Amino acid sequence: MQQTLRAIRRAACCPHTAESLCLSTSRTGRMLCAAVGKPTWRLPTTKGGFSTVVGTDVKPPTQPLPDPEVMKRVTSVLGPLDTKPLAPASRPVVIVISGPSGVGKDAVLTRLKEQREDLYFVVTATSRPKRAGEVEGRDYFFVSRERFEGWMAEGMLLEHALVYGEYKGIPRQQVDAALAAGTDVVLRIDVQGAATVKRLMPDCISIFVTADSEDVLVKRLVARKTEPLDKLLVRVQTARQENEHIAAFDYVVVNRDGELDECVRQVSGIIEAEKAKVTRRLQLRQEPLQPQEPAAAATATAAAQPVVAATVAAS
Ligand SMILES: Nc1ncnc2c1ncn2[C@@H]1O[C@H](COP(=O)(O)OP(=O)(O)OP(=O)(O)O)[C@@H](O)[C@H]1O
Ligand SMILES: Nc1nc2c(ncn2[C@@H]2O[C@H](COP(=O)(O)O)[C@@H](O)[C@H]2O)c(=O)[nH]1
Repeated sequence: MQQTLRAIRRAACCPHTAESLCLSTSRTGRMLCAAVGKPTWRLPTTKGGFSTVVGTDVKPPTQPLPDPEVMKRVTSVLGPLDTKPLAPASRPVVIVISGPSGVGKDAVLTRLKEQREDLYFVVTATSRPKRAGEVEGRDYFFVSRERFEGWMAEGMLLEHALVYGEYKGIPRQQVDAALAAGTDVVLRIDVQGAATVKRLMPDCISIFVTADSEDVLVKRLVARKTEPLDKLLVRVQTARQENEHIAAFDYVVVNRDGELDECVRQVSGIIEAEKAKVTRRLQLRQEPLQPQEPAAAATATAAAQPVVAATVAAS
């Protein structure tokens, strides 16, 4: 204990003056430096040196520093210590965010983007006309039906579907490039698309976002004012069917009214917990990350999901 305290004091010695000139030195290394008259922190850097920070709002070092003498004795017995990570790294994961129209998928992902720069958010393509305020390359890649059909034929889409009468699809290249770079990928797609991606990538993490109730969901859609009444009704009818598919998802998260941040926190937590799974870390599960042939993706969408037929027919 005495040795540890001595080590802390040594590590915390004032960078501006001799230690004796400091007005006070706390156990955490906080000092009122006589030279600058302000609380001063001497923080260890990752390179093994120290940096000096002066100010009141600086966080104190949370851990006591190792006594260099003891470290020297340890390495003299054990030899150089291994700096390799002890835990095996997780493979990059694909996260599917789905749920009925108007539930808040975009709102959740916009907030998540601000918080999680480590994730890659795929920008999907659509033949739907741009809404006011939407930005090309941020909200979607807006393309003509002909161009979209060309991409379908060339196998450039990992998954595609007709959603409310318009094409929507995931550009394969974005997903491949992010995974190859070791980055986790987030897809925001409808329920039929989620089923297709789950079939192609069984290892993906699928999250169904829902609202407090149908009443709340519809009020959100109406307040958004993006669809005329007939199209809005189609979305609500489709939402009723989509809700039947919750069991096909790995997780369900309620985006409660006025509690967007809590929903984002839960989604982020699910991603973290999944990435910490030992099975993912040790790569015990060998399901393919790379999807199957593009033609299979489209066929499966139509065959496996009754919702598809309803969505297309209704539009
Ligand atoms: N927790 C919340 N509380 C209140 N309003 C919310 C909440 N989350 C989202 N909203 C609002 O609900 C509306 C619908 O949200 P959003 O457009 O993100 O839904 P979506 O699921 O992406 O819809 P779509 O599938 O049609 O693209 C928006 O006006 C949004 O601001
Ligand atoms: N199956 C897919 N669904 C997608 C894709 N990109 C977006 N979407 C979903 O479409 C609906 C409607 O979106 P809106 O922008 O017209 O309101 C929404 O649920 C999206 O998640 C996709 O590539 N594939």
